[in-house]
Amino acid sequence: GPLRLRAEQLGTPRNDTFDYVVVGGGTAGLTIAARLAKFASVAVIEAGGYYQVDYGNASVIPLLALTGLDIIDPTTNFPHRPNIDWELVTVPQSNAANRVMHYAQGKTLGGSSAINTMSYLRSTKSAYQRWADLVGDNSYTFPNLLPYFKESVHLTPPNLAKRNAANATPEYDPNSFGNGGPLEVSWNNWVDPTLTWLAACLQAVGLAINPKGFSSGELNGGSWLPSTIDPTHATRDSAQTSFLDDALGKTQLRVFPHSLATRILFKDKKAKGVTVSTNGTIYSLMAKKEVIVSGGVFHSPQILMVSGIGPKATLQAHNISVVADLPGVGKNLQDPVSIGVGNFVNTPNAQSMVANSATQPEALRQYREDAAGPYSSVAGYISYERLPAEIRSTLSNATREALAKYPSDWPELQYIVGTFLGPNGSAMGSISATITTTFSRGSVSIASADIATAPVIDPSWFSNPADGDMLVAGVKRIRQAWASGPAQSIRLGPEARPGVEVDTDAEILDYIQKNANMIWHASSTCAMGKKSDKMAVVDSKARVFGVQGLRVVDISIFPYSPPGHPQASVYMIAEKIADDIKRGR
Ligand SMILES: Cc1cc2nc3c(=O)[nH]c(=O)nc-3n(C[C@H](O)[C@H](O)[C@H](O)COP(=O)(O)OP(=O)(O)OC[C@H]3O[C@@H](n4cnc5c(N)ncnc54)[C@H](O)[C@@H]3O)c2cc1C
Repeated sequence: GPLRLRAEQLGTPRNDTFDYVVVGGGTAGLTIAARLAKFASVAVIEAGGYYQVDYGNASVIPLLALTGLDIIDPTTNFPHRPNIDWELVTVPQSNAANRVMHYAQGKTLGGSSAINTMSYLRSTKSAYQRWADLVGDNSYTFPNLLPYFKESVHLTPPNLAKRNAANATPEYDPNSFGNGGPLEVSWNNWVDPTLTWLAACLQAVGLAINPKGFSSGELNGGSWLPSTIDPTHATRDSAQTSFLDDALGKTQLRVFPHSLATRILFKDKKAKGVTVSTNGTIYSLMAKKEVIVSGGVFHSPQILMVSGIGPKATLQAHNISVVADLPGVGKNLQDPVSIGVGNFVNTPNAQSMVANSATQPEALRQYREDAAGPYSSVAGYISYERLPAEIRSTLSNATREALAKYPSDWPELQYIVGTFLGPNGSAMGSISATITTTFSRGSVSIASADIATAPVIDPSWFSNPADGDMLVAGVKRIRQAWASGPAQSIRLGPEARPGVEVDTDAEILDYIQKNANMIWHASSTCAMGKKSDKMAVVDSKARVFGVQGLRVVDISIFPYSPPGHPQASVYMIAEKIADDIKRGR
């Protein structure tokens, strides 16, 4: 990207008026801002700056984005980098060994698309049908959403010569992607050898490659995933390098970086603008048409609450005048949790190759000259399945009954393969299980009426026992994969994590509670729903109930956490609501 805003596109910190004011220049915010700027005047307010400047190679080079992003450390020992990360922490998780978790969220132009793992995949036909049913709007079925998914994407087929990995040839339906949008979606030009073995382990226990890939409305079997990656340079593509760059020079979009939106201004229950703070200068950006909040899963509900929209009791406790009493603001938080089973392996991995002084120079040359080699490596392979009968039979009746409410093509567990550098240069392979249906419900609230005070985040992990039950089943299933034929070729020694001593269901659950992590897919804190649903915050056009001129457009409005990974759906929802606005809906 240009790494600078042209003077006329950099907003001036002074009172001004636009058609639309977008709060948050993240994944959804930059997408909707760029789309609206094609036909209207638009300002976007973003707390951060350019991640390429503030975080350097770690956020740009694919391998480093997997391993060098120290800010994704989920423990409270995370490194403090306030220029790029919001440094949010959860309240102690009482069903997860009382752990306090650091929950990384991008504070930069591009938001979390600038620090994510870049996997691009969608959810299932039945998941979007459920979304349509919950919100009472058929425009949310997969066939009706597909044009919006396609609109954002520019697909480049894999470069098989550079990948040079017959065991990792991506299979996909090219018709499902799209090719006219600004967001680059492609495959990495190098495949980590350990990952091909781990994929073979999952295939050996019945999870065959899905020939359509995971963007066609199906999530079952395995897939070599595409990523949001620029295939020419093998660098991250984010909402900033795609949508923002595309809008610069072509539209009148005004960007206010390093600026905190402090409050939405209302007159007679109509959103009129936003107060902003830039380096101590306080001013107002007024919206002739609408204010659009795209602050992400934790900050969108916070911005609504400090502006007077939320549960009445919470607002009153902080002396905030109530504009609309919406009890669902900050509720319904859904955070899929994950647990890994790891072993030492004898196969090389990307990290061992770049950490080794003998192989590092050639890795660097390949990356610089060919956009290939270990540095271009990204997350590779994921599988989904409905649990096989012998594992399903170990679930509690309550969990089985809860699962039975979901459609027959609903994936029940996700398995991600990964590889890490172990002690003394050793290589560790990991297969993790993630719940695809989050039964626990958490919340986001405020500790103060001041936006600068961090929100109070409680994902309430494992408050519904079904989530722990599912992960115990996942560990058992992964152990089957680690016992498969391909695994025997690469495994070294007894199981490294959790370790063979963790054996009974109770022991596995205890290990999970002490070690499970987020995969940073939290959603649904300003949930979309029908007007009759008291906990719904926005309608199916993302308009906030009880007020005019205000929408929320980001992952917080997902009615629930759909199986799959969310960024494709975040770009999609921003495209869809931009189209609604353009058509006067
Ligand atoms: C570490 C990590 C790995 C992930 N991996 C993947 C993956 O591989 N695949 C996938 O599909 N998804 C992945 N995700 C999830 C995905 O990236 C997010 O769900 C998605 O980017 C959320 O988009 P959003 O627009 O809702 O929020 P964000 O992109 O986070 O944008 C919110 C923006 O609002 C700004 N903001 C907030 N409050 C204010 C304020 N008061 N004033 C001004 N600005 C404000 C923030 O700085 C930020 O830029 C990952 C996420 C993380 C964090």
